[in-house]
Amino acid sequence: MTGPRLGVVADDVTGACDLADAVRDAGRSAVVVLGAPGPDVDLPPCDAAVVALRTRTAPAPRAVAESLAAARWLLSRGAAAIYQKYCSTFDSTDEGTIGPVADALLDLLGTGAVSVGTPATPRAGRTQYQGHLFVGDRLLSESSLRHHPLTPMTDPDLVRVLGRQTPRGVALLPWAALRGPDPAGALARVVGGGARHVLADALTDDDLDALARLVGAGAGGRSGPGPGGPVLLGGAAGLAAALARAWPRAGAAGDEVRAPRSAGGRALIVSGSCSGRTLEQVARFPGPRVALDAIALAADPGGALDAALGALASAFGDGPGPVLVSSSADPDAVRGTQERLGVGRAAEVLERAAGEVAARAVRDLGVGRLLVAGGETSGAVAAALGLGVLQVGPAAAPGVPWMVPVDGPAVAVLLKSGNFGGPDLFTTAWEACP
Ligand SMILES: Nc1ncnc2c1ncn2[C@@H]1O[C@H](COP(=O)(O)OP(=O)(O)OP(=O)(O)O)[C@@H](O)[C@H]1O
Ligand SMILES: O=C(O)[C@@H](O)C(=O)CO
Repeated sequence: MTGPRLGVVADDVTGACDLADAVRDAGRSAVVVLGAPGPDVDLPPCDAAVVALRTRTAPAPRAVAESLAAARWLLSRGAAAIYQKYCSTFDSTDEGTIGPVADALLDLLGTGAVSVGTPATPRAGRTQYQGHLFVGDRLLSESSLRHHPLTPMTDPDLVRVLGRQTPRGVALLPWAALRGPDPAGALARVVGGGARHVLADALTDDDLDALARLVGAGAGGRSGPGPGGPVLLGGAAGLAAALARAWPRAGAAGDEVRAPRSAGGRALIVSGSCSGRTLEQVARFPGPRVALDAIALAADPGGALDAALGALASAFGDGPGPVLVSSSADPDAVRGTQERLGVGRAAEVLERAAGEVAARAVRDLGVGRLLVAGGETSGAVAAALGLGVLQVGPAAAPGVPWMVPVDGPAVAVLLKSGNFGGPDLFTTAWEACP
């Protein structure tokens, strides 16, 4: 059996699902493996294998160690190329982790390796021009990402941003060079000038297709024809989808993958995201809801959790749900809680509670369909459920697919990035559940 065409190291769980969905949307197959896999984890046949880590805001040494372990595992499973998945809004701090992880992966790939990538993902409204990242029609630094609680993005010039995270040369492949008569020559000149990391402009899927052709349409991994050595691919879902579009269909591993099926069961939403779009989705949800309160959970974890689960059981009554369990709150309320508990403690308490509620609802309340809002929250829930390998199923919205465990608990999960999905997602998502 041949390995996946693409082995992806993703820095968060919802980002991994987003990329897997983009690959599936391109007609190819993807699986998501939660956490750095041990040597005994089996990888089903697939075109793209995505390892979902929780490293976006981790200390750089831990992010590097886990990313290297994931990349080594992917290479040991025959991955033809390695792809570093980061956020389409380049969420990171000046200490890393995008730069340190990219440097470590370059060293793993071998002498002369360079990284080539872009966060541009037109379907999510992310474009890069002259090295500047746009969110819709705003510069990154003028978007709501400026106020992100953990990774505020105040500089839209990604060459500068990445330059602060690595001692190695960072350069731009400008749009005019990518779409000009000799993009390969332009890339070779950039690398010849000393760059080890190249960020490419892209405005449309056509631009991403051109970039995918340039970096070898997925053949650019350990042995690929880079502009001087192997290529580490990088970016968000956009470039991964372009690579997938370029793969020949004959013999695609997707043909061997069965469509995932959920086992049915009650529907539960667990929301820990406080992003603008999630707050709209929470506000628009018409069904019953149970609040998770960080202060109560911090004071009496067991009691507050039992109370929440009791309220959840009552909210279900004899019905199938969906019921919403949520700590989502507006920025003022979040700040108030953080001032009382500290940022880290508030997050820790709520993430642990989200995971416990989800796990006990699956175990004791017959929940079989679970929508989770928020990347960190999703990571906590996935860990509490003991999810291992997930197959990607139908999407409820771009970037938010239903996922079904290959082995493990009989629960279909939809792990949603904070800003993804339409305002009525909490009502409409169930129609797409396989
Ligand atoms: N009421 C609250 N007060 C303080 N912190 C909260 C509150 N509700 C949730 N949180 C914490 O805020 C964080 C939200 O991060 P999470 O990654 O889950 O959502 P997000 O940032 O919207 O998602 P994404 O990273 O996918 O965009 C979590 O750590 C969560 O526990
Ligand atoms: O790239 C994106 O925007 C998402 O996949 C993500 O990583 C959000 O956390």
